Amino acid sequence: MNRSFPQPPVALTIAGSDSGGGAGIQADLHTFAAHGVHGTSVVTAVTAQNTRGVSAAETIAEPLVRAQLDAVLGDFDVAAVKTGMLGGDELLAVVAEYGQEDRLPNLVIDPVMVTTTGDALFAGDPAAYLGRLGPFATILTPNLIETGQLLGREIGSAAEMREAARALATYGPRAVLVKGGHAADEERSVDVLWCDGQMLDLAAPRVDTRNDHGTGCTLASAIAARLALGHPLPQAVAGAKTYVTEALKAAAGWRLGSGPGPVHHHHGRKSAAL
Ligand SMILES: Nc1ncnc2c1ncn2[C@@H]1O[C@H](COP(=O)(O)OP(=O)(O)OP(=O)(O)O)[C@@H](O)[C@H]1O
Ligand SMILES: Cc1ncc(COP(=O)(O)O)c(N)n1
Repeated sequence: MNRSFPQPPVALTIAGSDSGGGAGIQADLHTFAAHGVHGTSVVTAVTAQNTRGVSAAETIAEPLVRAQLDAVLGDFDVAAVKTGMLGGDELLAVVAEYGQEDRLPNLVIDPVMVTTTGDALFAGDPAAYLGRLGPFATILTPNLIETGQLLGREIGSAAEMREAARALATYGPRAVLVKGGHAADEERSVDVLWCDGQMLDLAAPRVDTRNDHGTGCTLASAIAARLALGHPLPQAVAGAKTYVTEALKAAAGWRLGSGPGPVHHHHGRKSAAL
C-alpha cells in the first residue's frame, strides 16, 4: 500500500433520513462529498418526507444507534461530527454520552426541532438540549424558531439574535450561530455568529427562490466538512455560508417536487445533466 497516497478527511453525520433527499443525512452526505470529505453516517430516524412535508417518522432504537456510532468511531479517524435530528431525549442522551467521552471531535450541533413545513422532529425537552450537548459542542447552529424554543422566548430582531447567541453560549459551546434564514429582511439573509467572545454579522444577499429545503442541514455539514479540512472555526462558518448561498442560487430555477425543493449541493462541479 502506498502510504503517501493523499487521504480525504472523514466527517460523521448523526441525523435523520429525508426520503425526499433535500435535508437530513442525504443533504449532509452530498455536502461532505462536495467538499472532498469522506462522509460516514449514523441514522437516528427515518422520515417519510417530500417537499410538501413529513407523513411519517420513526426514531431508530438506541442499541442500533450505539452500534452505528461504535462501528464508525471504532474504525475511522473521524475529524468532525455534525448532529441533526435526534428525535427525542433518549438519543440526545446517547450523543451526550459519546460527547462526554471525548469521542465527537469538532462537534457541530444543528438542534433540529421542526421542519420548514412545520412538522415536529423533536419530541423531547428543548431545554435539555443545551444542558446535555452544549458543553461538548464546538458550535450550535439554531434557526430563529429553534433559538426561541431553546431559550423559551420569541426571537426576531437583529438585537434579539445577538443577545440570544450570547445567552446560548453560556451553556458551553465555543461558538453559536443564530441563523436568520427565516427573518423578515427581504434584501439580505443575516446570521449572527458569537465566537471566542466576539460578535459578527454574516450577511449574504437573499436569494429569491422557493427551494430552501435543507439549508440548515447543508450549512451545519459544510461547517463540519471545513473543520475536518482544518479550517479555523470563523473561516469555516463564513465559507460554509458562502457555499449555501451559491447552492441556493444554483437551484433557484429547479422544480423538484411541488413544495420547497432542495439546493444544488454540487454547484461547483459540472455534471452531464446540467
Ligand atoms: N433565501 C435565502 N437566501 C440566502 N440565504 C438564505 C436564504 N434562506 C436561508 N438562507 C441561509 O441558509 C442558512 C440556513 O438558514 P435557515 O434560517 O433557513 O436555517 P434552517 O431553518 O435550519 O434551515 P432549513 O430550511 O433547513 O430548516 C443560513 O445561513 C441562512 O442565512
Ligand atoms: C430528517 C430531517 N432532518 C432535518 C430536517 C430539517 O430541514 P428543513 O427544515 O429544511 O425541512 C428535515 N426536514 N428532515
